[in-house]
Amino acid sequence: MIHARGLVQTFHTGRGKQKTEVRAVDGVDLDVEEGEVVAFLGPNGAGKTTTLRMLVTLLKPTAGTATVAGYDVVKESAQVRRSIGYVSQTGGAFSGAFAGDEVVDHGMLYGMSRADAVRRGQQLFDELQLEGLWRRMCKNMSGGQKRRLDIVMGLIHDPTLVFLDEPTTGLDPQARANLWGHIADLRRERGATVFLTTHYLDEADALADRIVIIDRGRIVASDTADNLKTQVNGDLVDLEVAPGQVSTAADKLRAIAEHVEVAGSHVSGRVRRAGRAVPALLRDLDAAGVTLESVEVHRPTLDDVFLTLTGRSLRDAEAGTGKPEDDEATAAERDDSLEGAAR
Ligand SMILES: Nc1ncnc2c1ncn2[C@@H]1O[C@H](COP(=O)(O)OP(=O)(O)OP(=O)(O)O)[C@@H](O)[C@H]1O
Repeated sequence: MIHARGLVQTFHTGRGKQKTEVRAVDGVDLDVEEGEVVAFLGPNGAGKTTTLRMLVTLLKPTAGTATVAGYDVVKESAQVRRSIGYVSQTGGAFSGAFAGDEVVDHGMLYGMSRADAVRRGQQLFDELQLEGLWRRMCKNMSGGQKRRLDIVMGLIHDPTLVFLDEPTTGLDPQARANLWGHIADLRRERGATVFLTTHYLDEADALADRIVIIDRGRIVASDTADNLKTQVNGDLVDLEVAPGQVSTAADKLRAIAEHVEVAGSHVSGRVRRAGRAVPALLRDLDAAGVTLESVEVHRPTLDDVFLTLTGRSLRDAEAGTGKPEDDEATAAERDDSLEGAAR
């Protein structure tokens, strides 16, 4: 359904001596098969949106090739556009028009009859909890309602290949869960292929058959969430101990763990197969007279995967709320703060 080879996108910013080249996407290969739900995960500024915009024909690749639904994104862009649904990060419908009219116009752009567009649009309004808002002006809708309206517009013509750019950013937890259900239905009921970008690790984990991780314009991993997690070196064991016993506990943990760290009264480290190692550790600590306040064992998360692969944390990026398209300064600043925080 989606096949990309060596996709590159460079942007030029600044003037004169300040002129710099940003290699936003730096040789991306991608294969998404029919019926797959693939999450494209990465921190702010990693190149997710730029890759997506090349695939949906809004941006011509600087180098490389891609076919989407069997059509070349450069030579057959009209056919690509007809074959897909696309929900951009910023959305489109913010006008003084009625929400329902925007949706119907959008459906008719794709060749639907007015009656079909009204019927399908009203059905999607119900499914995405926009009941009663058909005759509300778009500009008077809340942020979450606008986001759901964007999604109605992306799905109005029943595409079997859907690109969603951070679909749940700005939605409250209930609306997010509802949209997850809807995305799962798209595949289950209609066999749709879904390619979505996200900062949310739990979203990628819950929804996707496969997770593709991008960092600094390059793909650093592509696998199921489970397989990715097995790449991380063991489970995290976190001990909380009584004051004055931190260094003894750290010594004991070091005997079986890697990357042992101390923070306040907590001592943590990575242990292979913690379920087997922890009972002996507890006996050891007891024998050394260490009083334990608590013990926690955490299975690896996708954040750990990202950290293992890149040496940096994804967690800061999770708090991101998206950025306006073409806002280079914002993305560049976020890049800096992400790296700063991870150091
Ligand atoms: N129009 C543009 N002009 C200049 N630089 C750009 C432009 N669009 C994106 N960039 C830069 O390209 C890099 C990748 O941006 P992109 O928006 O693809 O990242 P992203 O992974 O989607 O990030 P986010 O999660 O914040 O949306 C960033 O460094 C960004 O500043």
